[in-house]
Order: sequence, then structure tokens, then C-alpha cells
Amino acid sequence: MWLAPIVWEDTFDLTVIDAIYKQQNITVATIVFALGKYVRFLKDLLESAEQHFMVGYRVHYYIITDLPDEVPAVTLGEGRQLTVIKTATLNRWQEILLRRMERIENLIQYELLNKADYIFSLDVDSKFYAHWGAESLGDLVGVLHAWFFGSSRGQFTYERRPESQAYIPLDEGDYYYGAAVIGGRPEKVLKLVKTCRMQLDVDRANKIEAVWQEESHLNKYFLYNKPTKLLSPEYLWDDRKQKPSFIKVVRFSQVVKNYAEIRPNP
Ligand SMILES: CC(=O)N[C@H]1[C@@H](OP(=O)(O)OP(=O)(O)OC[C@H]2O[C@@H](n3ccc(=O)[nH]c3=O)[C@H](O)[C@@H]2O)O[C@H](CO)[C@H](O)[C@@H]1O
Ligand SMILES: [Mn+2]
Repeated sequence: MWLAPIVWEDTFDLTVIDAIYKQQNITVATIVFALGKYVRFLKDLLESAEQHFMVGYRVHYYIITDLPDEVPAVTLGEGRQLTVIKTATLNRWQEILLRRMERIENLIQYELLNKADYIFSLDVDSKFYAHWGAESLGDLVGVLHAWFFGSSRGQFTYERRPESQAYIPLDEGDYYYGAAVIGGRPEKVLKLVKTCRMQLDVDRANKIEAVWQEESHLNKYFLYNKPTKLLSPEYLWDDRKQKPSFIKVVRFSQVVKNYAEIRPNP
């Protein structure tokens, strides 16, 4: 049995944690994809991040977009900066998701290995509602998907076709992880995204697309490479979902969106 270290409200002492990380003067690279109509989510995401995300630390946002002119001007706090990276337009949402792994791989390899101490990749269709700080840092960080927390492994929507590299048999699996949040030290995240990218390449060559795209591959990776820290669903809630009493605080949540209206294809 794996005694997974899950971060919940009241399980950490922020004073102690901040005392450790503040003296290290760390930089947290935060990667956000915003292609096509998803640029509309950037303003709320960034403004709320400035209120709640890693406040008091150096944060460097990397916004990967095909519409750099539409990235909103958001006032950033001290020690915080933002870089816009232009990328080609992709006209299938599945392709946008599948390609996230290789884009993160390139960014880490060519830019972040020496510049960042920690990395987070975050879905853009999201908002911060409360504190998200240094308690979330670790070598390899995953988040428990709000919709599957408490479900038995047979109910997890892992890839179940053995032909895919993301395949997980019915009697395996610890948790269902959301791909909206991936974190860790640059070299650890690099290994993750590189492995997933290679598995995605194999699937592509075999003309098979995992049921939940890169999320399926992430779940496969975390099954055999356990995260050193798990973030509770406080760190990846969903605005559409009612809050049960065991969730004391919603820190980060997916906003309500109309898929048909914002995605480039059905
Ligand atoms: C909560 C959670 O774990 N969400 C995951 C879930 O659905 P989601 O419904 O959350 O996926 P989504 O539509 O939000 O897409 C994920 C991310 O890709 C980017 N994007 C997507 C489409 C587009 O046209 N432009 C664009 O920029 C954007 O950063 C977005 O936040 O499953 C997806 C794979 O199917 C991803 O693994 C998501 O991370
Ligand atoms: Mn999303």
C-alpha cells in the first residue's frame, strides 16, 4: 500500500514551510496554454493568481498562445513576470491537448532547467479563489481530480485498451489525476513530459488516441512513477460541482464553459 502524502487544509504549517522556501529565493515557472478562444480565460486566471498563487515568491508565467496580441495586460506584483510564447494554431482541440507534453518538454529543456526551481503547468480555464502557496511544492506533484476523488479504481476513466501506451488494467491504479495541474522540479517534470511525449508518439504511430488524451498518459506515468506530493481536490475543484463538507477550502477551480462555443471542433 502506498501512503500517499496528500495536501489538505490543516495538514501543513505555512509558517514553517515559508521559512524554508523564502530563504531559498525560489522561482516558480508557471506554464499556461491559451490557444484560440481560450485566451478569454487568461485575465481572470492571471488576476486571481496575483491574489492567491505563490504570493511572496518569484513567479514567471509562460503563456503559450497562437494569439499573442490578445494576451491581456495584467498588473503583476513585485518579483513576478510574464513571457508570451507564440505557437502555431492547431485546429483540433485533441491535438492541442496532446501537444502540451512536447511543448512543455521543449520549454523546460531549452529555457527552464537553469532558470526555474519549480514548475507548474495549469489549465487556463480556471480561477484561484484562495491561498495556493509553498505547501504545494515538491519534486513531482500531481492533483487528485475532483470528479473521481473517493471513487473506486474500476470507475476511473483510465485508458482501457491494451493497444494504447496509456493502458492501465482494471485492477491497477491509485488515484485518478487531473492533467490541469502538473508540478515539480524542472528535471522531474522534464522526465514526466518527455516520457508521456514518447508514449504519445507511439500511440500516434499506431493510430490510437487515448480516451482522455494526455491526461490518460499522465495517469499511466504516475502509476509507475509516484508523485512525491499529491494535492487534494482543493487544488483542482470545478465550479459546477457542489462542495462536500470535507472540502474546507476551494483554492483553484475550473470555471464553467461552453465546450461547443470555445473549442475549435466538436
Ligand atoms: C480538470 C482537468 O484535469 N482537465 C483536463 C480535462 O478536460 P478539460 O475540459 O479541462 O480540458 P480543456 O478544454 O480545459 O483543455 C485543457 C487546456 O488546454 C488548453 N486549450 C484547450 C483547447 C483549446 O482550444 N485551446 C486551449 O488553449 C487550455 O489551456 C485548456 O485549459 O481533460 C483534458 C484532456 O481531455 C485535459 O487533460 C485537461 O487538463
Ligand atoms: Mn480545463
